[in-house]
Amino acid sequence: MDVLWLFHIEEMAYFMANATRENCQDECRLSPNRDAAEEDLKKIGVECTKVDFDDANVQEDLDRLIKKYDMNFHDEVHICRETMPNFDEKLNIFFEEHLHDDAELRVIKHGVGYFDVRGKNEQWIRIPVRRGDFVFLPAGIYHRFTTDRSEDVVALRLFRNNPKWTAFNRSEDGDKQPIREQYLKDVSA
Ligand SMILES: CSCCC(=O)C(=O)O
Ligand SMILES: [Fe+2]
Repeated sequence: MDVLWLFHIEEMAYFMANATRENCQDECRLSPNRDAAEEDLKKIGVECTKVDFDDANVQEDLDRLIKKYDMNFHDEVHICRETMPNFDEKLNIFFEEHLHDDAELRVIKHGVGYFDVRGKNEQWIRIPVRRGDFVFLPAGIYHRFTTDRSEDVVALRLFRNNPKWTAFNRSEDGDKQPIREQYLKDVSA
């Protein structure tokens, strides 16, 4: 079965209302709601697709993604209170606006979460993700993540070479990273 190249995932991404650490696990939609078109994601280098974990051939689809994005390592992270030490602190770290100097590729195996990405003109776009959703965030994009209120997400993390998870927070040193300048050039081209 082919990877379903749907740029819009099961639940459309949307432009967000302001979110705080207290309400961020709710949907945080604008009123009236304003969906984000696939073009809004494409413009900032974000790609979304889906795999079907209930399909016997899902590994072929995952291998295709690994090859397409030239990833050679993956691990699995379970974000939940029971198994993640310092859960609240980790969730705060994930929800702190940050960038990486590597691309961030995640495939959700279980649960519901939200990837928030900075759109053009700095608006936040929320990408709801659930089982089977794949998200590619380019190196240098400001983003954040949270689970929904169930606080139970299992995600495959795809990496090029050894798993490196270094976040540069916007409030600290994100803008100083060379990758940030490169990203801004890439998306303005
Ligand atoms: C779903 S994995 C947690 C989010 C994350 O790895 C990140 O934002 O860097
Ligand atoms: Fe991240």
